[in-house]
Parts: sequence; C-alpha cells; structure tokens
Amino acid sequence: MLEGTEVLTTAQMRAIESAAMASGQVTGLELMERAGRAVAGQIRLRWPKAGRATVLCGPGNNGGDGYVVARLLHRAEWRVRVLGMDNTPGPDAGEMRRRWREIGGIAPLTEQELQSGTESDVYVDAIFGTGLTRPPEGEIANILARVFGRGGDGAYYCRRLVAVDCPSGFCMDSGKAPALPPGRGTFDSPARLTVAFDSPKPGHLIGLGPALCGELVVADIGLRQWRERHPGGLGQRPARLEAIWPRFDIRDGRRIGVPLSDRLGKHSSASPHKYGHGHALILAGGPAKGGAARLSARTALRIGAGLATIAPPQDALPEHAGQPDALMRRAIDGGGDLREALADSRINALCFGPGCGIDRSADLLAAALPARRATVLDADALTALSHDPALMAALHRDCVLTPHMGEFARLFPDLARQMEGPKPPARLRHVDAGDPGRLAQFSADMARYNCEMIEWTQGPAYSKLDAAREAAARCGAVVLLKGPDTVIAAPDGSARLHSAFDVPWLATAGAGDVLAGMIAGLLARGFQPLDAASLGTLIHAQTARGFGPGLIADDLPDLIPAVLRGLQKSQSSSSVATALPMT
Ligand SMILES: NC(=O)C1=CN([C@@H]2O[C@H](COP(=O)(O)OP(=O)(O)OC[C@H]3O[C@@H](n4cnc5c(N)ncnc54)[C@H](O)[C@@H]3O)[C@@H](O)[C@H]2O)[C@@H](O)CC1
Ligand SMILES: Nc1ncnc2c1ncn2[C@@H]1O[C@H](COP(=O)(O)OP(=O)(O)O)[C@@H](O)[C@H]1O
Ligand SMILES: [K+]
Repeated sequence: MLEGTEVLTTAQMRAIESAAMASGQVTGLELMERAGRAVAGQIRLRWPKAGRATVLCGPGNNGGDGYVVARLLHRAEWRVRVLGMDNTPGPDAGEMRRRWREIGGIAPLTEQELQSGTESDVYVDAIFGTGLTRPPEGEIANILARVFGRGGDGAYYCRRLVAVDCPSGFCMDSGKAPALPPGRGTFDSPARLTVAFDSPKPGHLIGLGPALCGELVVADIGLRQWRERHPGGLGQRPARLEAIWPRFDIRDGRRIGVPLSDRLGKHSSASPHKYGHGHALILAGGPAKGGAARLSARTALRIGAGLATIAPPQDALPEHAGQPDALMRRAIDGGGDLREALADSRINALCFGPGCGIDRSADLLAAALPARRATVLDADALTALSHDPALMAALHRDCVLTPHMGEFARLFPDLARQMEGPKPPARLRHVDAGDPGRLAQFSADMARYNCEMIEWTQGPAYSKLDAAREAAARCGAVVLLKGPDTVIAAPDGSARLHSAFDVPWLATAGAGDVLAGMIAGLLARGFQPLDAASLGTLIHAQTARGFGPGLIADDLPDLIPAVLRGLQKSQSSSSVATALPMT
C-alpha cells in the first residue's frame, strides 16, 4: 500500500519536542541519548567491523547527539576521535560532552585538526541540526567546505560521512545550502547516510536535500507515543504535508494520511459500466502537433479511464487514425464545439496543453472552465493562462496546474523570484529546552501550531514548497510544480512532496505530456485533484524506475500496468519502505 508519510517543518519538530519535554514524560537528555543511539546503531549496522571514527560536534544539541554517538561507538570498540567547540552548550549537550570527557579528549573543531591524523573510516557530522540561525562563517565555514567539498582530484574528503539529523549548514525547511567561502567550491559532496529524527523535514526531500543527504533513515526517538497521547496532537488529524515517495527508511513504521493507492487497482464495482470509470477528453493541437496529446490520451486509457477521446481541430483529425484503436476521436475546432461536447455530462475530465497551441488553448479554456469539469492544465495551456488574468480568475478547485519551473515563473513571477533570492522571513525563536521562559513560549507556539499550521511552514529560506503553496492558494487550484523534486499543493495548504532524484532519465521530451494524461485519467476515475496529481506523480516516476536509462516518453504509458500490478500486490504489505525498492 502506498501511503503518505507526514513531513514536519523544523519549527513543528521543535514545538513537539518542547511540548513533550514540558509534559514531564520525557527529558531532553533521554531524547538526545535516543537520537545518538539511533545514529550509532545505523553506523554499526552498515559497518559492523569496528574501525576509526571522527565525530565533529558543534555548539548546540546536534553536537550533543554527536557526543552520544562518540560514547556509544567507543563502547563498541571503535577508535573515536572527537572534535568539538569550547562553548557553553545547553544543559543536555553539556552533560553529554561531560560524559564523553570521562572517556576521551576533545580536539578543537578546526579544519587543520580535521585534516591531521590518520584517515577515519567514518566521519560523523554533528555540527549543526535544526538550530542553524545564520549562514556559517569563518572557521566553521572552512570545516563545512572540507566536509562537504572535494579535493583537487574530485574525490570527496570524507568518504563515509554520516549526517546527524541533516548535513550541517543545510536548511531542513527549504533544502537550500549556504554558499561556502569564496574559492571553496559548493556543497556538493553527499553524506553516505543521514539519520533524521522522528519525521522527515521538507528539506530532506526537496531542493538539494535528496542529493546531499544520501540514504535517509528516519529514526524513532519516542516522540510518536507522546504525540499520539497528546490531545490535539498530530496523530489526531490528517497530515497537511506528506511525502509520497518515501525514498527513506522509516524506523517506527509510522504512516499517516490517505492510503493513496488503495483504490487504484479497484474499479468501482458499484458502477461497473465503462462510464463509471470516467471519460477523459484530451484537447490536441493542429496538424503535425498531435504527438504530445496522443501520449496524454494513451496514458489516460492505461491508467484506467473508462473512455478517452482525443480532440484535435478538424484538419488534424486524420493524423490520429493510428493506434491505439481504443481511443476515440472527435474534431473540436473552437470554443463552440467544445461547449457542445461538454453538454455530455459523462465527459468528466479534461486535459489541456500538450501540443495544443497557445491561442487554441486560450480559446478552449475560456469555453471549458465555466463548465467546472476536473481539468489538467499543462504546457501551452499554462502559457495561455499566464497571458490572461481572466482565465486565471476562472480556475476552480477541480483544476490541476502542472508547471515546470519555467512555466511557473511565467505564471507567478514574483513567487519564482522569491525562490531564487535569499529571503529570511521571520524565524521562530531558538528554543533551549532548559529555559522555562522559552518553553512557555513554545507551549504557546504549540497551541498555535495546531490551528495555524501554514504559518509554520515558512522556513528560513523561501522554498519550492512555500512557492507552490502560495501559488495554489492564490489561484484556487492544485499546483504541481515539477522537476527532480515535485511539490503538489492544494489551495487549503495541504501539500505532498515527491522526489525523483533517482530517475534522472525521466527528464525526457514528452514525459510531462504523459504526466498530464495520467492525472487526467485519474481525475476521470474520480480521484480528488490533490490525490490524482500525487498518484500521477508517483506512478509516473515508478514507471521510469522500472524501465531505467534509455527511456523515451513513448515507453511510459505501456509500463503502467506493471506498476499498477505491483501496487496492488504491495497493498498487502504494511510498510512502503519494504514494499518498494529503496534508492
Ligand atoms: N532536545 C531536543 O530538542 C533534541 C534535539 N536534538 C538535536 O538537536 C538539534 C537541534 O539542536 P539546537 O537547537 O541546539 O541546534 P544546533 O545544534 O543545530 O545548533 C545550534 C547552535 O549553533 C549555533 N549556531 C547557529 N548558527 C550558527 C552559525 N552559522 N555559526 C555558528 N554557530 C551557529 C547556535 O548559536 C547554537 O549554539 C537537532 O537537529 C537534533 O540533532 C536531538 O538530540 C533530539 C532531541
Ligand atoms: N532531473 C530530473 N529527474 C527526474 N525527473 C525529472 C527531472 N527533471 C524533470 N523531471 C520530470 O520529468 C517530467 C518532465 O516534464 P516537462 O518538463 O513538462 O517535459 P515535457 O514538456 O518535455 O514533457 C516531469 O514529470 C518532471 O517532474
Ligand atoms: K548535522
């Protein structure tokens, strides 16, 4: 079964941790011990033979986790070198540092120290986690350049790098990474493994996250139980932000949200007629422009629409005489013809854009949108939309927009600009678990968090998630912002994240046309717009995974049945992580 996995912003995570500690049922020290144990356990799972480890401990609680890792690896007979800072950390990290000091020394956390001595088998990055408040500078930036950079020969300095919670310096809300000091390259060396705590954060899944984090393991540190007991806690209401392709292993088996694939294999038995599975109408362009729409139409049939009709203008109709024979053809020359076609209420999903032409899309959209059928807008239809505010105003809740970044920038230029620039919006206060004043504030924030979730999603940098959500709210339709990471946002703030970093061959001409057809087919089958867009994204990538490099878009539709069969089989399995291959 494919289900979403809840994603928490760093602010939500902090609020939950603080409220859990405030409840008295768990202490910060216990959470830190569990976090460190999870990381040490994952290291030993991968590299069972005790070797040499260098643990880099930063000034805060992430560093505290690092001291726990050091202690536990030492106990497992690893030779451990710790580099740390000479600051006064919070009480929990201070205690963990003290416990480490009873075992071994702490060398200064400097680039020179990191470079010196025997090379380690494993490097543990516990410099910064969720508490990064400003871009790293000076010596810390130099160390990060060493940890995340490459030598002159292109080889990574720290070959086996394990990141605690996240690669340090990286923004877990936006997936952005700061610039390294001039001449020190970019953040381009991935961790081998990232162990995140409790839930994935948006940054693990979008932006640079999938590339930088390496394998992602989400470890249970015992907050789940607290959360489920806490009145009004996350377990009590549907998740607003979910990951729909968990490319990570999640340790506690927690799955929240809609079992997305449940209905996929099943066709409605209450309405066994083909019209019970919907009728998708795919609007095609003029002569020699029909290939894109044909890809969409074939896909709509393959994903299970009861009927699909391709609708080019009359002079292009003969070009569509070939396969598939199951596809129906109908000439639609302009808005009048389309209005006439839509008099048939059984046509319940429309697909505009692929190869359709900008002017034709504009004309047809003006006729179709008032009929309020479920509608996918892609390619030329998005360009038409960007030219005409009246069309934009006519969008409705059953519309799904599927822009890539270029199209998004034409539709929402201000939001695209914000994504590029550094925009530090108001950031939530740094929480220190030992400070009662701050805890009280966080309890208040926690209460706020239950009702004002969207506000909390604003990370320190404006992300693709923020932009897609704002766009969806602005236009009142589902916005699917595609790329290697895809964000699907609904006007009510619900959003789904998908990462296709493992299938770069999906970026091929016509793949977007297939996606549009897939969503149209799912809309025809009666899936809600957010679910249709999410499932379409997921199945689209899954078909590409199954094929491998060399894929062309024409291959995709005919791979769908195998993916659907796989999804049906996996419905008997309890966890996505075991049901689907990990990347
Ligand atoms: N008690 C908790 O809430 C738990 C926290 N845990 C760990 O704690 C982490 C969060 O801890 P913190 O909130 O202490 O945050 P961090 O440990 O990420 O870093 C905060 C510290 O870094 C300093 N800092 C921030 N940006 C800097 C910069 N650019 N240059 C130099 N110094 C900078 C801050 O002043 C502060 O001292 C999580 O990522 C996780 O690893 C886990 O132990 C689980 C429990
Ligand atoms: N680097 C990438 N890795 C995996 N998938 C990608 C990548 N870049 C784009 N995609 C996906 O490939 C598809 C390309 O769609 P689109 O840009 O509309 O292309 P076209 O217009 O040629 O069909 C989208 O589904 C997008 O999410
Ligand atoms: K880290």
